[in-house]
Amino acid sequence: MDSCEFWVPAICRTCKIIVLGDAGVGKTSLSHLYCTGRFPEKTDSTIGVDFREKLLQVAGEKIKVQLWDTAGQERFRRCMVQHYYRNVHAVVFVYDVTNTSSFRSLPLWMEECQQHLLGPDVPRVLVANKADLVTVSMNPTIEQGRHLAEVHSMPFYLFSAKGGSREQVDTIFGKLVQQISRQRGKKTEIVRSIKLRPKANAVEEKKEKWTCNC
Ligand SMILES: Nc1nc2c(ncn2[C@@H]2O[C@H](COP(=O)(O)OP(=O)(O)OP(=O)(O)O)[C@@H](O)[C@H]2O)c(=O)[nH]1
Repeated sequence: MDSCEFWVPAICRTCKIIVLGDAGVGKTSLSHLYCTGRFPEKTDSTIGVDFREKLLQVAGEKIKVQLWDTAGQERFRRCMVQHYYRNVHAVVFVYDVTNTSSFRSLPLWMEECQQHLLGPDVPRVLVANKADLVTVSMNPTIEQGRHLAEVHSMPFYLFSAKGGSREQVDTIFGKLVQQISRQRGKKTEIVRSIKLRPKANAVEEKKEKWTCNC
């Protein structure tokens, strides 16, 4: 397991983010860049899953971002697929702008998410990777990617894990983590209001008991 930080505070929430896409699109390179700040010179095909972690501070809260870098090749995924999708907080879809077939696979990755009960409320982003290898204006899969992202209401990032900066990759994951935090905040508020309601009723009941009917 790669880890960019070694100190883990006692109270720390975890965000599990899975990175999905065809083999060779750059999932390992992207998650490596995010966690270590550098593009890996050499990567092997992921077998099953690789984990990487990074500690963040968001709105005063310590968050452990746990990246699940999944295998793109079907034969390396089969045994692990159930584990990927357990307790997922967000999804990063990746395709390679030099490889149209990796773009055409995106609906299948989305379908797999649905099959594992990841609803549209789970934050997601689309990364069009390897931008360093194409001329943007001449690449149709970039516009198609933008459109697909719009249809599914997710942010779109044209990126290069090879040529992109640490700040750029921090923005991609940072925004996702902020979205997860906001959702968690909303859920906590709802739970709090549900918990408070019976107490409010109890006060009303008490009042009624002391009301004199004469
Ligand atoms: N030029 C360029 N090459 C890249 C970029 N990102 C990844 N690569 C290269 O693409 C190849 C595959 O990258 P990986 O990160 O291993 O791809 P993956 O999606 O994790 O592949 P699997 O583990 O097999 O699913 C490697 O040779 C990387 O160096 C990029 O932005 N630009």
